[in-house]
Amino acid sequence: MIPVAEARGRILAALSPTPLEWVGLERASGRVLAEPVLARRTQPPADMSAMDGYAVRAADTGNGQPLRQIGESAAGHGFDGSIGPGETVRIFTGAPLPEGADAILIQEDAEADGDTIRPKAAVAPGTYVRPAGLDFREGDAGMAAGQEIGPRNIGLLAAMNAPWVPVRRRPRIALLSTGDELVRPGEAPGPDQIISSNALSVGALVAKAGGEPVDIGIAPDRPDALAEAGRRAGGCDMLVTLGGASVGEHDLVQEVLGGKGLDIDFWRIAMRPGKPLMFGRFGDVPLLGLPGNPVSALVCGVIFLRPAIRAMLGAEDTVPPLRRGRLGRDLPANDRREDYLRSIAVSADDGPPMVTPFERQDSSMLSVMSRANALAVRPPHAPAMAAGEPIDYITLDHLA
Ligand SMILES: Nc1nc2c(c(=O)[nH]1)N[C@H]1C(S)=C(S)[C@@H](COP(=O)(O)OP(=O)(O)OC[C@H]3O[C@@H](n4cnc5c(N)ncnc54)[C@H](O)[C@@H]3O)O[C@H]1N2
Ligand code: MOO
Repeated sequence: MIPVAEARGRILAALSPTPLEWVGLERASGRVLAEPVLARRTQPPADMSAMDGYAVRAADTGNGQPLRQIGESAAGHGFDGSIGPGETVRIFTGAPLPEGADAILIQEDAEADGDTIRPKAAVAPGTYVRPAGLDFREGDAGMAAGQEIGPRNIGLLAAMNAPWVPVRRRPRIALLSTGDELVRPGEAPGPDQIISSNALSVGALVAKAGGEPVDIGIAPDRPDALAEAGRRAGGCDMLVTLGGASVGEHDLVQEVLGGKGLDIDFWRIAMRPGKPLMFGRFGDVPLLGLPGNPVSALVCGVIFLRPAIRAMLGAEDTVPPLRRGRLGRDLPANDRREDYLRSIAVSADDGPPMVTPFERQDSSMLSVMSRANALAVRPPHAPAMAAGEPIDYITLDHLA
């Protein structure tokens, strides 16, 4: 049994980024940049007004003299001439500052009588002016390779006039469920059968991580069926098998695919849940064998598959960060497997979040998994702990 960190390191080291493709910005949210995006223009392109009012020479506003309005500058329609001493131009938010003006007198601070504008206050040079290039200049780096496009930054790319952006192709992740006991949701299970849920939950995780889940079906526990199903993963970036990873006579993944081109890197890790995790290659395709227990499959999805997808995307974030919380209940000493306890983390005013593991940690219990928002992490051989002691945890918010 190898440690979790070593297993993940070996998986990530074996993967390469997916090819670059260009997407239009309207479809780019959630994608990861393969190359930096540089501004193709300067923003604002000229000095602009930040308010509705009058473009003035600041020096003309403190002397009690009225100004003469000689024109108008609106957003998209600038004033053509320039402003001389004692002159002003009516201006609106987002309009270019006319030549000669150096400040904006907001209309609340002016009295207008026809073309005669009386400033009620003196303004300093630069008041309410957004200088050219305030936001960015042509050639500035807008976003770096590895960053994910989303609501925070997609508007910046648009403003930089980058209508197409280079992103990594979404990794295609083939999901192969295994087991005679499985039927699809909506089908009528026989007396000893259950509904297959892993391809859906792990598929949803794949999509959230930026990959494209490809459900290649359920293989019954027959060697020929499994070998045949494995071939359907051709063209995918990774084959994820669900179940059949353990040691029983019906756990066939290694045995069957072993004779058909499966090259195992490692099998079995010091982790709970997730002991029978397997990694290798099936022909050209990296193969990740997740345990069949539904919670084990999903937890291993968080710890290994999501990082693998982020690595193939060249994303900045691969490994889920460990956070520090306070334990909400007493725990017994841990054994030699690193433990990932389904928990509820609640933020607290008086310190780190309170992280309370559920009492039932059976790896078949989807009802518990669905309520958890965190995994409390305990190293191998951790001593017994009392409520209130510090505990590391991983948030599951990215699955929400
Ligand atoms: N003698 C031993 N038995 C087991 C060991 C062991 O070390 N020695 N390890 C246990 C651990 S830990 C796990 S985890 C499981 C993993 O076994 P497999 O990966 O071979 O998974 P299966 O046996 O195929 O299934 C386990 C369990 O999960 C259910 N399952 C499978 N696929 C799905 C699906 N798509 N949707 C919903 N549920 C699924 C399946 O019916 C079983 O109940 O092995 C332990 N045994
Ligand atoms: O590792 Mo198993 O995943 O403990 O149930």
